[in-house]
Amino acid sequence: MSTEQSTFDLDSWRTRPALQQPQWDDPEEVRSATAELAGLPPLVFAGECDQLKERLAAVARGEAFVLQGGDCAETFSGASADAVRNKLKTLLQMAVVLTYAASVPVVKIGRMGGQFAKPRSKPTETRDGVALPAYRGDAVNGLEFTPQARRNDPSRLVRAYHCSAVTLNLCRAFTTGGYADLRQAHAWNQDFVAGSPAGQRYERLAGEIDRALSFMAACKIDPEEFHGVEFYSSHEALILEYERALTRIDARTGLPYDVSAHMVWIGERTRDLDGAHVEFLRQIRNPIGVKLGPTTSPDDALALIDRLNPDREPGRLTFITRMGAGRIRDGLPPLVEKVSQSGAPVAWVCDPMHGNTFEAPSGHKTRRFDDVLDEVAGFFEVHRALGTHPGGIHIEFTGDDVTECVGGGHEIVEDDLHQRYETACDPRLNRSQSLDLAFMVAEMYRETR
Ligand SMILES: O=C[C@H](O)[C@H](O)COP(=O)(O)O
Ligand SMILES: C=C(OP(=O)(O)O)C(=O)O
Repeated sequence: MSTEQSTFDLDSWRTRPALQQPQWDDPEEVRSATAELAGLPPLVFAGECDQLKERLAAVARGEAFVLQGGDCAETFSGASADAVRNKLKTLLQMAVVLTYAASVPVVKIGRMGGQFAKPRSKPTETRDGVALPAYRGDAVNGLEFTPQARRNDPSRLVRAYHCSAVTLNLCRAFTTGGYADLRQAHAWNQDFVAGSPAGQRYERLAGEIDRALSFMAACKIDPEEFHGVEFYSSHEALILEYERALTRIDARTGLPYDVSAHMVWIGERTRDLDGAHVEFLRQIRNPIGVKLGPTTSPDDALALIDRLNPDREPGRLTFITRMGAGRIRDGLPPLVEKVSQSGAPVAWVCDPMHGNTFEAPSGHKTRRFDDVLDEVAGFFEVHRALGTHPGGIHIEFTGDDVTECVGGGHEIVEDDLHQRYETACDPRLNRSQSLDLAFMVAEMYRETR
């Protein structure tokens, strides 16, 4: 173990430039909220983070595939049993499609149980000539366009912790208590099958899984093997006061883990090598991700590896690329080439959402399903050409029938966006679009192997 790993300073980030941090009115309120957080129990355990690291090491070796997704911005009101179950159900259905149709183990990671803070392009939002602070996620302020709601309120950090705990508790119950049992693959689809081509296609696949399970039962394979699934949580480690307050020293190893989630990532806007986010995440031992946008150079990627994974620990670092459909085929190859030449173990995951956002004439932020698909196709093409492993996808989706992204099986058009536009920030794939995507990704994966 290098000196860098065995010694740590969890407050060294405080002397570095920290972008995208909320301006709080009263430092005393921040101190009080973070002191309360520091005394609360961990949301995840260090051993679970290590287990995810092992799974991600398998992804980097080309032996597994990541499915990471959830809301763009979780909301406090969304920490309900129905909303969490619907999201999880969609994630499980996508994972089943990928596992069965692409014959690959799927590492399931929610953008759930902590995705309550958002980086923004502008510090303010203006409506009808009135400018207020931008909404930065429920952990910071409220979505409603009033001065009261938009005030940055540190007590929301504590509420974000409690909503994360509720969400994770539900996720643990659903994924280990029988709901995620593979023998329930039909049941997850029941409310969906009739009116949806994606649901019908899924139903046929679930029938094949039934036959495979019957075959395995006949071979005396214990059906309890399929009773539960491993599920991990993740979010962008944006508000450093929150992440710092939830970082604890693991009694087994004496090393720091950020126990707010199994995996945390650094966003495209905060990945500056000398910035506070890289400095803080360098110190913790969780598996971590970094978003890489179209301006990333191969040297930037190598420098991030040196800083964040100096010991080249397998599973430690995932690069989540978000180039945009028009840039992926040119932008990704130099990065993958240089990183693989360096020999560093990296899991490559494609975020086909964040490089493909545009504003519809109605003013809604949206994304075209075809662009999302095209970026994933480009990701697979690049990896196939270079002989490297396309390690997974990272998406924003919801389990509900929202109308936020255009295209897909139900052919949502720009004029439909107002019907069910419910996101607190960026547009998400709905359930049908998510399942369509899973089938298409499974086909692409099969062709790459
Ligand atoms: O989800 C990502 C970012 O927070 C989001 O794209 C920023 O959106 P904005 O450009 O509307 O601030
Ligand atoms: C802000 C996000 O993405 P990016 O950092 O890639 O823009 C996000 O994933 O919520």
